[in-house]
This record gives sequence, C-alpha cells and structure tokens, in this order.
Amino acid sequence: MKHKPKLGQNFLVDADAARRIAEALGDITTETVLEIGPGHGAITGLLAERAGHLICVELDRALAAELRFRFRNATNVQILEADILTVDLSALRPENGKLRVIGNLPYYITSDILLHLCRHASAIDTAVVMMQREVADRVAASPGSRDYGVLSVSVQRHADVSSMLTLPPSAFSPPPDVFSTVLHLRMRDRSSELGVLNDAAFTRLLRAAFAQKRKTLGNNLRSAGYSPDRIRAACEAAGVTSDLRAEALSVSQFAALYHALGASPSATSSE
Ligand SMILES: C[S@@+](CC[C@H](N)C(=O)[O-])C[C@H]1O[C@@H](n2cnc3c(N)ncnc32)[C@H](O)[C@@H]1O
Repeated sequence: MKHKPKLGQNFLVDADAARRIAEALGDITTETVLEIGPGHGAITGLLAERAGHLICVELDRALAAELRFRFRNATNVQILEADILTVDLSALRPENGKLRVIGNLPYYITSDILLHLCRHASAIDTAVVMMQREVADRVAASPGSRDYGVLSVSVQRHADVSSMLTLPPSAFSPPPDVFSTVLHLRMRDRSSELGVLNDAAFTRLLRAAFAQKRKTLGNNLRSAGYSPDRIRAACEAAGVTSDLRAEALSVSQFAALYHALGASPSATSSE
C-alpha cells in the first residue's frame, strides 16, 4: 500500500482486530459515529454497515476522494477532508445524543487528538482509539505507577479509561516500529465534582508538579515560583503532603490542590 509516513499512515490489515474495534462501540444503529483518520477504510466499511450516521474526517486528499467514491451510495456516510484538530467536534454532536468516536490515530499527533477530545468531552459518549502502546500506557496509568503523569491526569479528568487490546506491528501495513493499544474512553462530565474551569491553569499546575519526576511535589512547586508557605497551606488544605511525588496524587487530589493554591505565580489576572 502506498503511504505517507508524515501523516502517520500505518493501515490496519488485521480484519479480526478491525471487527473487534468496531464492535467496541456497541450498538450504533441509531448513533452518530465520528471516525478519525479512516485511511483506506479498514474500520470504516464495518461502521458504514451499522451506524445511523457516520462522519469520517481524513486529512489526506487522495484518501478522502477514494472514500467518497467507495461510499458514494451510502446515504449514512459523510466524508470530510480536514485536519481533525481544526474540527469543532461539539458542532457535530447529534441533536438528541452524543458522538461515538473511533479511530486508529495518526501517532504523530495522538496526544493533541486526545486533548482535543477532552475539550469536547461533553459532546462525546465514548471513544475507542488506537495509539502507540507506550502512549496508551501513560493515558491509562493509575496513580503511583511509573507511567502516571500529565497526560494521565489530563485525560482521566474527562474519561474513565480502559485498555482493550494490544496489536503487534504485523497487524499494519507498513508495520510500524511499535506495538499499538486500543483504549476505551467513557467520557464523563466531572466539572461540577472537580470544579476545574480553567484548563490552561490546571495544565500549568500539572506541568509544574510533574516537572522533575524524581523531585517531591513541594520542590517542584517551589521551582515553579510558589512560596513555601503557600505550598504548605495548599497541601494541607488538599489533604496531601508536600514530600510526596506528584505521581502519588489522584485526579481529585490535583483538583483540590489547584483550588487551594489559587493563581499560579505566572498567572494572568483572570485566573
Ligand atoms: C494510522 S492511519 C489509520 C488508517 C485507517 N483508519 C486504518 O486503520 O487502516 C491514520 C490516518 O489518519 C490520517 N490523518 C493524519 N493526520 C490527520 C489529521 N490531522 N486529521 C485527520 N486525519 C489525519 C492519515 O492520513 C491516515 O489515514
């Protein structure tokens, strides 16, 4: 198969895996499904047979044209030629429901796509997404584990994450250098529970807390410019101690710390 490595084009050739991925969305007969990066349509064909409405977003012009031709008679299928990161996912949400998202993601922008899905979490019910195994391990990591970091907290703030299956390079053409894992994200709105409204400020806190993984939370926050008194008071209010490492904190403990710390040292007046 001709492919463009720059667009992360490793096409799925394992038919059984394609079927399992498509089935992970459950009954989609009345649902609106968004497929990210359909490529040559390994998963698309299965979705088109079942989905109430299928919207495919493909950046590669030739592939988008190929799919438009292949599905020219399928009235439930819509092919958009676009960069998924520029698509307003909330605008695609069906009137009486939420989107089901699926995709064998282009690996060069996996984290950006995951964060894009999180920004539109209230428009999405479920996402079944394949990515490089190491990235999936970071997304799904639990507090206390080596892989737990900024990406884990950022995604788990918006979704319950579970790992579905891992595929070897031979499941793709051309085979990538890495194994791939499919994650199931069940999006849930935790904004009233966690009260974090300012994404940018929360992400700044996470980056500061995880800046040097071997350092304690207190030391990392001090390096980011918070005063020792403020750190001590905030940790006490959040029910954690500053000699912990950031990887020990749960998503709700990070939210509590965020509220207790208040504006970051580099904050603008609106934070
Ligand atoms: C890993 S391939 C998966 C293709 C197909 N779904 C499959 O499983 O065989 C990733 C696909 O995403 C497309 N792509 C890359 N960057 C994209 C972007 N920014 N927006 C939408 N699609 C993109 C690529 O052209 C490619 O078709």
